[in-house]
Amino acid sequence: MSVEPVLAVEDLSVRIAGLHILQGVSFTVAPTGVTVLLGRNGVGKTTTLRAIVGLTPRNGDVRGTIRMDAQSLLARPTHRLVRGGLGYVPEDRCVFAGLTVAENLRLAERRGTTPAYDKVFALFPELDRRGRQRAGSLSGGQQQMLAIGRVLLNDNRLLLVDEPTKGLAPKVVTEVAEVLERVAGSVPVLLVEQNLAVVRRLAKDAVVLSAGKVAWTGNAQELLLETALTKSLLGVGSGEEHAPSARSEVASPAVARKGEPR
Ligand SMILES: Nc1ncnc2c1ncn2[C@@H]1O[C@H](COP(=O)(O)OP(=O)(O)OP(=O)(O)O)[C@@H](O)[C@H]1O
Repeated sequence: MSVEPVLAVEDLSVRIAGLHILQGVSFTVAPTGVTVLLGRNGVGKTTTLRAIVGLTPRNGDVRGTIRMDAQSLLARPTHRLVRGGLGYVPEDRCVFAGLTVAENLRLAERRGTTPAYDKVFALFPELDRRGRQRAGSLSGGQQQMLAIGRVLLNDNRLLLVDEPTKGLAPKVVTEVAEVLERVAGSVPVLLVEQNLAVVRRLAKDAVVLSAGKVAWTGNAQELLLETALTKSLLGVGSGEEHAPSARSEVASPAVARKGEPR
């Protein structure tokens, strides 16, 4: 029996500022568990998530088909997509630094629904304890928890999570992975992640991008067992914890993330 995907992306093409960033990307996201979107630096992972959630810059041109539960998403404004159950945790977390934790959460409440504070505080007791603290003074890990908690206040059909462990200490990476594992028990997740230990722990399916095209799709655990394949697709062996773009002591210092000094 075939299982209907929660998300189907077909022939997605994104051009921004004269660059053809995505060139006919097609993949599906299963209705349960974590599907990971992998690839080297600059292949178009964030561009893919932003196209799905309607956040391609105004000077960009998006073509193709994106469907969630058979409903077309393209050309619908982001706030409608979010209201329709598409949760998005961006790469840079985007918490309001000058507002408190409680205010950040309040801003995420959707009108006409009951926000699930109990669920969020059960996952992140620290957010409850730090309600009056300014978000800008939280640690990176705490800000990531706030960014995820904000999205979980509402019901979601699908979560898009972009590099949640980026720049976090190993202990906090483990905490974030634990949270995502619990979250993925109830809502499917499309995850961009460079830390292969986290991918190994969480991901069921994998989609690998290379130069704006899909280079490989299949079972994530099988991919990680194929050291030569992961090396050719990601530039790193599956025995290594991080893809080379990840910022960590074990990562190659020669390859920097976007926006970081080389
Ligand atoms: N607004 C934009 N204007 C111009 N170029 C852009 C824009 N957004 C993305 N790009 C370019 O598109 C390419 C893909 O970027 P994207 O952020 O999607 O890659 P990524 O796979 O997420 O990379 P990373 O792993 O480094 O986060 C890059 O070359 C990037 O410079």
